[in-house]
Amino acid sequence: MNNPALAPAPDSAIDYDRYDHVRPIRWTGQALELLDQRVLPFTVVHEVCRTSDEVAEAIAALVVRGAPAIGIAAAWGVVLAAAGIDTDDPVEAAQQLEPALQRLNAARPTAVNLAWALARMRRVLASAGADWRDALAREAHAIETEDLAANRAMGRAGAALIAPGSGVLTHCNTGSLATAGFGTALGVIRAGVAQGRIARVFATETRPWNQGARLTVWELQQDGIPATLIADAAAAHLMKTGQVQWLVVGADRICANGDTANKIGTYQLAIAARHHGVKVMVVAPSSTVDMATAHGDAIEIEQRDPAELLSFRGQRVVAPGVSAWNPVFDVTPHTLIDAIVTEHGVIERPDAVRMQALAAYTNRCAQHS
Ligand SMILES: CSC[C@H]1O[C@H](OP(=O)(O)O)[C@H](O)[C@@H]1O
Repeated sequence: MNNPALAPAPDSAIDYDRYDHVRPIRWTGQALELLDQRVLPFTVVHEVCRTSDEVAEAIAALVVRGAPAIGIAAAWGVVLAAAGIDTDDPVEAAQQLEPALQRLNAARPTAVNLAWALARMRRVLASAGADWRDALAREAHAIETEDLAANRAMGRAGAALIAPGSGVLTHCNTGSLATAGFGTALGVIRAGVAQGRIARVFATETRPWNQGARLTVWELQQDGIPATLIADAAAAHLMKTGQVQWLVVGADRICANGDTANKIGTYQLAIAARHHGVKVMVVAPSSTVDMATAHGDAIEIEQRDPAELLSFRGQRVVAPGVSAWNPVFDVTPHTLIDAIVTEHGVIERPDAVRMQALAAYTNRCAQHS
């Protein structure tokens, strides 16, 4: 770079705390308060969960949503379930808790973070003593704080891939509302804007649930980051105009070969991006990597109520008798992804070999943490 004025600002330019204006999950010590994302941005109200089943229902209803956020909520749901168990024996407690964990796990099928968080809680129970309740609460807190740290690390790592003066397009919501804070793909955008690398931000509306139109541009507005909303159908045309150089998205499950499940529409965005020379960046913590799933065809894609497509804010907008198909995720093959950014590093041109190397490094980091 020959013009220092164009040099991006250092990491110190990222004031992470300024992005903490939105927190979707709040543990009070006796209950879990969830910001109800079904009614944002016009209504800010919390749903108070006092049982694990209430947390499972809130995850299924998208009161709380976003792969990392539902894992964190489920972990606190286990803590709520523990309050109702009357034994000091962690083995007995694990047996009594298992039905509640299975109901939490069944809340949504695609994001691996849910099963990953519950597996961590089970491992704690398997090694805990009489203080197993406190051990579960410490683990839920650790899952939440580790996610925030991961997002801040990914923000820096992903932003470093973006040349100053770039435009980016993002899909769905991957911000503080989908995580423990700062966001995954939106964290890269926040860091990239703070460092002067990103000059233009575009967000898709993300039909049918409108995570982009209702959540992402609302988060960015509170950051003071100008963002331009586009119709999902306008994305390829936007790429053709040359205004964006990166498509930056989150993930719900990254397979052993790098195939990635994410919000419906990501796959066609990646196809259009490749056609127009726009690079594709997937940003997700290691809790989203699922090395037990070999490839994207093996991922269960959540099908949601067609009413989410046939109605808008409870008002039917389609003629009676018309049916709808409402898959809410799709799979982008690793061959269409230019970079996967995790808190443990960046994989360019992901494939099974590179994912295996990432998994090995992630495991070494876990052993030394
Ligand atoms: C931080 S990644 C969040 C991820 O989850 C979203 O799905 P949903 O809103 O249905 O939970 C979307 O796939 C995002 O990329």
